[in-house]
Amino acid sequence: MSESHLWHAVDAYFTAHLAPDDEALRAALRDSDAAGLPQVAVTAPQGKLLQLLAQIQGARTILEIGTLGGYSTIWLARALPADGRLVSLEYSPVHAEVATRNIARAGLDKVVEVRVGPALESLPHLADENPAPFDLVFIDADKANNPHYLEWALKLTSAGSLIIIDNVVREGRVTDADSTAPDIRGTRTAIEMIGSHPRLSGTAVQTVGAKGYDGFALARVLA
Ligand SMILES: C[S@@+](CC[C@H](N)C(=O)[O-])C[C@H]1O[C@@H](n2cnc3c(N)ncnc32)[C@H](O)[C@@H]1O
Repeated sequence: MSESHLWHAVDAYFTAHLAPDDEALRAALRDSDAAGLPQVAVTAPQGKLLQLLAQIQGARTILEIGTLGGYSTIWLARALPADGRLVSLEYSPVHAEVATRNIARAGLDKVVEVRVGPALESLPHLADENPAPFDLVFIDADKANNPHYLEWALKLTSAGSLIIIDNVVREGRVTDADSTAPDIRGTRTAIEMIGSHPRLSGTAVQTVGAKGYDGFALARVLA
């Protein structure tokens, strides 16, 4: 069995026993595919990890940057209490429309708000509303802007909040200090910001699975 087949098989086994999907999650992926959205949502075990982290965090408010079809949004929003709030920022009106339908079908439209536009334009508007600090921020959009998203996450959180950045390994390309690729530069800057920022304590973990070889960074806001 090739490495990639093995990763798929293990993910399928973990999914069946630990992160079983339901009709709302299946339909979210089905409709995202039917609308031609890229197949870059988190896997079910990763979605379950996000949900567990939000639960461990006791999250009441979540900010997501990069909605796609709302698959990770559904996993995260299910960790929230009935009066919780999740704001998800999405550049593409088509992705946002698909996500909004998927989120409504999952019965989460009272908790989740999808805002359309470039996140770097939506974030200042959000900050102007003086929202309660977000307990968890999930950054999963255009990787070149990861350092800016991390800066905004720091403005919109408080001590004890958790910040997660997805896809920080880029099949190992993150080690290439000479790379001029915007996603690598953005990811490296974000990793190095986490490492040196006085308000952050973080780590990063490499992963393999149905979506290949990648990883995520996790940072706790200290003050
Ligand atoms: C990797 S996908 C998100 C996957 C989603 N979090 C999930 O796991 O189900 C990245 C999304 O970020 C969106 N995006 C890209 N650039 C953006 C920007 N500048 N502002 C907001 N969203 C952006 C893309 O349109 C895409 O839908």
